[in-house]
Amino acid sequence: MTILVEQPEFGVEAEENKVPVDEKELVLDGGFVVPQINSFGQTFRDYDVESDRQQGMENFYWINHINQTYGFVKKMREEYGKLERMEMSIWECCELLNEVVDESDPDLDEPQIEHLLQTAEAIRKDYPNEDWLHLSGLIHDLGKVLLLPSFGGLPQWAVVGDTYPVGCAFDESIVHHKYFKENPDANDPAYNTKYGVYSDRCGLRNVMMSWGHDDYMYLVAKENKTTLPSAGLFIIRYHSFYALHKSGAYKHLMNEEDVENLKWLEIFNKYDLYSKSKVLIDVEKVKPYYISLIEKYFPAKLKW
Ligand SMILES: O[C@H]1[C@H](O)[C@@H](O)[C@H](O)[C@@H](O)[C@H]1O
Ligand SMILES: [Fe+2]
Ligand SMILES: [Fe+2]
Repeated sequence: MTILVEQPEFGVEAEENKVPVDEKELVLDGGFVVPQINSFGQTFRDYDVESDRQQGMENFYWINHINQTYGFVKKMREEYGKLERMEMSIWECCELLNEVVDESDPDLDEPQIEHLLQTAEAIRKDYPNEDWLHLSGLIHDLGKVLLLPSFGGLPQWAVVGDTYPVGCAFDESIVHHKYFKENPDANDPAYNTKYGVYSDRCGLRNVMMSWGHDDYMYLVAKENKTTLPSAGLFIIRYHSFYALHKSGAYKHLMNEEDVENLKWLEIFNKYDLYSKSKVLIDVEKVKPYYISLIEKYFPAKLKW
């Protein structure tokens, strides 16, 4: 990825690009311009700004951090890994997301289908040849159907928000880390050390992540035998793992394949985060393109 104009925190600044701070823009490959503020006029992922939304999100993370334990995740993976709730196509699932709004997200209050298309279309402009990456953008949040009654109507704390490993110490870079104090695992010596139940560079595939839409969609894609490349599956599975891809924590659990895949996740994340906007995509117009990708990488009907 070539970054043409950068803000200081993203890297070294080229001499010729020195412009006043408030006029700087981050432009990604092919021209996607990273906005400075979200549609609420705030910086992205600001969990501390005073507002009603902020109160709701803090509450969200409080409940999330108390309840996501090793035992809980194990139970959910077993239960949802059976994939016996529904049969439908990927596109049918996209349409279901029309009804879903994510309460953990400080930057977006549009229906989730818009977020999927905004992400995928922004990637498509900058990476026209990586069709697997467009499709990964389209489907990365489909696991949020877990909120719907037909999927058990799970509470928001068990579906959305940032994810993190369970079974070892919770890293301080995780949003609202202070609330882990009340998580039973934080007081259990089997789970509260740097490695916990894991070993050095064991590979993220062997690490259990807090339960939510990422891991569920990964299970759906894998069990239904998608032909997406391993980087696509990695993006789906770890896109909410900000402690890893933004803060660089938990690197001691990664193997070489994870290191390679992380490069794509870092690219993906910019589009996932910064494409959230009030300018909506015309669903019918782009639908034929995405249907063709779905046909290429997935069976017509999937088990969910
Ligand atoms: O609030 C958001 C949202 O739920 C996203 O889908 C998820 O990927 C993020 O990590 C999370 O913080
Ligand atoms: Fe997500
Ligand atoms: Fe997303």
